This record gives sequence, C-alpha cells and structure tokens, in this order.
Amino acid sequence: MDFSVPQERKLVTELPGPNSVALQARREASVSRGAGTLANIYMERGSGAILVDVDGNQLIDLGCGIGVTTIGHANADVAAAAAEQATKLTHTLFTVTPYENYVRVAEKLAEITPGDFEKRSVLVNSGAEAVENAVKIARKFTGRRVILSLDHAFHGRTNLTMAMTYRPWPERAGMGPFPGDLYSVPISYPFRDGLTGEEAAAKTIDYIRTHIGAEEVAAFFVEPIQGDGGIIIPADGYFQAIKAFCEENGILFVADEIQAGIARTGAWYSIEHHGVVPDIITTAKGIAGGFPLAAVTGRAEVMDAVQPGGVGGTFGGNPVSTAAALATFEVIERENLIGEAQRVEKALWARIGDWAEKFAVVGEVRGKGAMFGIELVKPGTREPNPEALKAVLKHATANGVIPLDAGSWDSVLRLLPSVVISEELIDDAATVIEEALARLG
Ligand SMILES: Cc1ncc(COP(=O)(O)O)c(C=O)c1O
Repeated sequence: MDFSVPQERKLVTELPGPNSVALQARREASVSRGAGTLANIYMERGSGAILVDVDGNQLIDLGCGIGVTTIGHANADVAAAAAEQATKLTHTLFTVTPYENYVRVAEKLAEITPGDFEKRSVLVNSGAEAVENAVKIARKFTGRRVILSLDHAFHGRTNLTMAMTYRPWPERAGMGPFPGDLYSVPISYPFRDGLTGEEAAAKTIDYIRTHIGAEEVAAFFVEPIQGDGGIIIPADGYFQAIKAFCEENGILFVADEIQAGIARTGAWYSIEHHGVVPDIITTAKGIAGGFPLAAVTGRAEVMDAVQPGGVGGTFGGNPVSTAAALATFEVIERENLIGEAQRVEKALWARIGDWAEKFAVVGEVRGKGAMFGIELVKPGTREPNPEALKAVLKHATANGVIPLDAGSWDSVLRLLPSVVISEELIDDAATVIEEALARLG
C-alpha cells in the first residue's frame, strides 16, 4: 500500500475541520492538560514535509514533532526496516540477551561523532534520559558534583533535566523540589548582548569563578544551537573559549545535540560549526526517523568509568528503534541529507532573510540548516513581543502551516522543517507567515 502524499499543500476545509473539532472535545475529557495545548488539528498521516489531518487537509509541517522527523514523515525505508524487525524480534533487554542492532548503532555513532579517539555509546529512549545519564557518567568519571548549563537552556522534563532547564521557564512552576548542584550560567546571545564570542565567554567564565568555582564542576552542558531557548547561536569563538576553560579545569564539555544534531543543521552535529570536539554528545529526536531512541556517546575512558547496570533501562536501544535508526543513517548518507539541510538553509535565507528589514515586528532572523528562529519584537525596540508570536502562530495554523514557538521570552517563531522540504513548500509557508507579519507591521 502506498500512503505517500503529494508534496504540495491542499486545504479542503476550514481549520480545524469537523473531525478535529470532535477529537478536541474527546481529548479535553480524557487527556491530561500537562500533555500540552498548542494545537487542535489532529493528524492522520504524513509524508515528507506534509502532514494530513483527519479531515483531509494537507499542512506544511515546519515543526517535525519538535525536530524529530528531520528526514521527512513516514520514510519508506525506515518503515520497512522497522516492520521487518518487528516480525523478527521486538524486544529483549540488551544487557541480558544482547543483539546486533544495538552494537551497529553504537558503531555508527562512534564513526560520525567528532574526535580522533575511541568512543562508546549507551542507548536510551528519550532526550531527557540521555541527558540524565550523561550527568551520571560525568559525575562518576570526574568524582565531582556540580553540573553547569546555560541560561535559556532546555534539557528536558524529568526532574533533573527540568532543573537544568532555564529557571524562569514557566513550565517548571510548582514542579520541584529540584536536585541541587546544578547552575545556569550566562550565555552569548549576540542579538541582545552584542558581545563577541571571546567577550561573552569571559563573562560566562567570570560568573563561574565568582559564583560557583571551577574545582567541583563535573560537566558543562551546552546546546550548540539552543532550540527551545529561541534558536540562540552563540557568537563565533564562544564555545572554543568555553571548551578551553573546561580542559584547563578538568571539566567535561557535553554537547546536547538532541534538537540540533543528526543532520539537521548541515552537519552531523551542530557543534561541528564551532570547531569544538566535545567529551560527550547526547542525541535523540531525529536519530531514528520518528521512533523513540536516544544516545549518550563519549570518550571511551569517560564512558568506561560507569559500572555495569549504572546506566540504561529496560527499553533503551530497543531492536525496532535501532533498526529504524540504522535505516535513518543509511537514508541520510544515501540521499545526502546533510547537503539537503544546507540547501534548505540557502532557500530559507533567500526567502525570509530580509524579514527584519521588511517588518518592524521582526527583530532578527537567525538559523543554520533547517533550524531557524524569527525573533518578534515590539516595533523599534528589542523588547520581546509574545502577542505578535501568538498572532503569527494562530494565522499560520489556521492556514495550514505548522511552525513552532520558542524562546525564554515567548517571542521566537521557530522553524524546524524536514530537510527534504521543497523550495515550493518553503515559499508557500513563508507567504502565509508573511501575511501575518504584514498585519502586525
Ligand atoms: C536540547 C534538548 N535536550 C533535551 C530535550 C529533551 O528530549 P525529550 O523530550 O526527548 O526528553 C530536548 C527536547 O526538546 C531538547 O531540545
């Protein structure tokens, strides 16, 4: 059966259509509010960069389920690999009765991860689990307690990773108490602080020395491109200076590549754009073409510090998810999807790169590969404009385009399209967003 969908947008009804409206009512009666309230259009299937809702509308997906379906929805090779694996072996716990897929994924991760040294991986189910395990590994290896993350960081929703997430984030409210020994430190945010990478790093390092001290720090977690924080790309030189500081002080440098990694930004990992080799990398989201899988990959000596049974879990590196990941890696290489992300970046710059000049409500457009942010401001200022963001999201969704929100100030329109999105769909989606921006001035 061929479920593929033509890659153009066709809206057949008002959004949300009647089937979505009916589902929304059932959802309100049965699903926890904690599961989120962003959209009320219900999806039936997807293909490439297009989603099809339960009323038959085709929507342009600029979100990929928050950065997951980087290679496109329902990739046929991934589906076939998962289906075949599901008829052979759906589960056995790797630590008890191991299987080859797990080993093959770890081998592939070692191959694509920067660094001319031996690497090992442990596989888990979600990004937050990967970050949690990376924290444990870093503490075990260094014998130190303190974990640093950056202002505006997002590392997950488990108790530990929520605590590592930027403190003013409203979703944290009332969820504590949170564990201690976790500190947020200032990041380089060129749009707001205007500092060079070196100046910003000096500020970060000074903050650490003054308020925390370097001796007890086990690891410094960074998103090389902050996703939920609002597509924050630190100035050149920032991460190099932070890495040098980490090396001088015996601190592990951990790149959280859960959102920006695995071919999304025109490289396997976004840290590659900064020329820095991390000690540990966490990946998830796009790694298995939509199946749940995540990984911690690091220097062998760091990863080997952990005792058997100290990391992982029942479903980690499941045979079906790992089969999907292996197929995803193959698709990325065969179809040159790293190059495709670079194509998407060029097409986005060409189409939306002048929006800050064109619309007073746009403060900045920034991005890398298929990861863009449009910062909305009160006209003539750098003040965040959450109302404008709400209006743009509403207009886009009502017109069959699904972007995301982001930003600690709720003022960044985030675009995480699939790297297989066509120029035509980019143009169509941009036209819809432009309509909303033009209304705002
Ligand atoms: C950078 C980063 N780290 C961690 C996470 C948490 O991943 P998960 O939602 O799979 O637990 C996310 C999710 O958005 C993320 O973007």
